[in-house]
Amino acid sequence: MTIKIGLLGLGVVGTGAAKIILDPSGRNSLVKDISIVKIGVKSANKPRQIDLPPNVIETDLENIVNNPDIDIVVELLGGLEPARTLILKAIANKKHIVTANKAVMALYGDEIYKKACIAGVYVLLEAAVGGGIPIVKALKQSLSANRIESIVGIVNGTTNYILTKMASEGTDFEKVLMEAQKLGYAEADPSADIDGLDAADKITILASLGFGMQINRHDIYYEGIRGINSIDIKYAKQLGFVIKLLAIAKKVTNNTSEKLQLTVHPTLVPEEHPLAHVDGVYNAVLVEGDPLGEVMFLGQGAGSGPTASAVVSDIVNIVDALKNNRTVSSSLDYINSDLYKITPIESVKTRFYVRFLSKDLPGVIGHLGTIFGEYSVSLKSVVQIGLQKKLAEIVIITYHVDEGSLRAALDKISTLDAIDSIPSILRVL
Ligand SMILES: NC(=O)C1=CN([C@@H]2O[C@H](COP(=O)(O)OP(=O)(O)OC[C@H]3O[C@@H](n4cnc5c(N)ncnc54)[C@H](OP(=O)(O)O)[C@@H]3O)[C@@H](O)[C@H]2O)C=CC1
Ligand SMILES: N[C@@H](CC=O)C(=O)O
Ligand code: NA
Repeated sequence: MTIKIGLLGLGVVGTGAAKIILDPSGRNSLVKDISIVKIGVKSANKPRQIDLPPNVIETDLENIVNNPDIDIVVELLGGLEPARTLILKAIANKKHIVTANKAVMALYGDEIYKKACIAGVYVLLEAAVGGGIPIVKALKQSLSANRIESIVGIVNGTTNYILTKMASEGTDFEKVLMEAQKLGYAEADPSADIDGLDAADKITILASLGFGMQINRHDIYYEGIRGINSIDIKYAKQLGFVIKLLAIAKKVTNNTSEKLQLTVHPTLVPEEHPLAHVDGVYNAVLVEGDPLGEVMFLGQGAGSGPTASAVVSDIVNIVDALKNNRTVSSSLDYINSDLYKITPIESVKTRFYVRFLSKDLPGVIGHLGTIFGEYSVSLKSVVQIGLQKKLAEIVIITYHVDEGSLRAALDKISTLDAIDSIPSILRVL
């Protein structure tokens, strides 16, 4: 029995998936039972990096989701539309879905999942988070006995590649971004990577799985890496840290209630922390569960082969279910829709790194200390670290403090005559 699939998209990931399916030797025996019936693309005449069976290319994607021969629709287009509409049409036509599209799943996952339940079809999305890392299945199944306490990850390959190259080779931001685009890591609009939206989509999905509730994508606080420069990378290193874009979902106890922190931002990670050494296109997700403790998942988070590995394994899972009368555990069956409230960013407690440019006047550090004291911000270290155009560079690291208190103290500090500017405010893990 052959299971027929329609691919929507033959770009970086679609090509990788087609290559695996068309070369089944040595893989799971179910791969040879997958037949690619149609592939939907935008430009029919674009040169492709793969030899395809005749007549599979199709530019009217509706023909694929409405094709009665197709059992599984594999959505690898990217973007919100037409991806969402095509997925919903395919579901209405009782086709199973495999997708790598975190943007659609973070925003419309609940709608898609509910429609899929009604239609009795599967929606699998392993490739949507961490590329080839099997983290979706792990959170859904292998860790299911645990109470998840936190999920902290480097989940965007493009920004990790950029930050790694900036730190190790001093390469210019724009130049490394172009490299990441050439390597197929970046989104069609790379601002989704750079500005933290892609990581926000991914932590929405991971938090939904880990905490068993539907997370609203709009509840994620996110910042990207545009503001990171070589000066902060250098000072972070001097102070024993590496800068990484972290996506964090964790339980926090505020007074008596337990809430969730959901944030994405560049973070100073202590050099001895396991996430500090996850470099280049590698992603890692550190999960803490009770009673398991910490477990870390590491692998290539973007790129054709690694992402296609996750796509095809989802297809194989469905093929197995269809051929052998088994069921697949669907990814998005939330258990408790309103279990936790989300902590607003002002109430999130973390450590901070702040860099000030100040006139080289006596007593500046004393003034900083007094104002921080007024707002209950305790300082772990204060260093006058360098000079820039006759301005002294002062870097402080705080102990854990509410973001709101830190911001209020900085507002007051910025009114001091001695303070020229506050170029960097970064969180510290
Ligand atoms: N690249 C990566 O490393 C990873 C990507 N993903 C996700 O996988 C998905 C695909 O990404 P990727 O392969 O990189 O994207 P690409 O831009 O490389 O490929 C997109 C494909 O979709 C086709 N396409 C796009 N829009 C339309 C449309 N409106 N009508 C018809 N065809 C269309 C394009 O056609 P044509 O070829 O004719 O232009 C192309 O074949 C995205 O959701 C992305 O977020 C997930 C993990 C990693
Ligand atoms: N653009 C994404 C692709 C994989 O999800 C990334 O860089 O991680
Ligand atoms: Na994955």
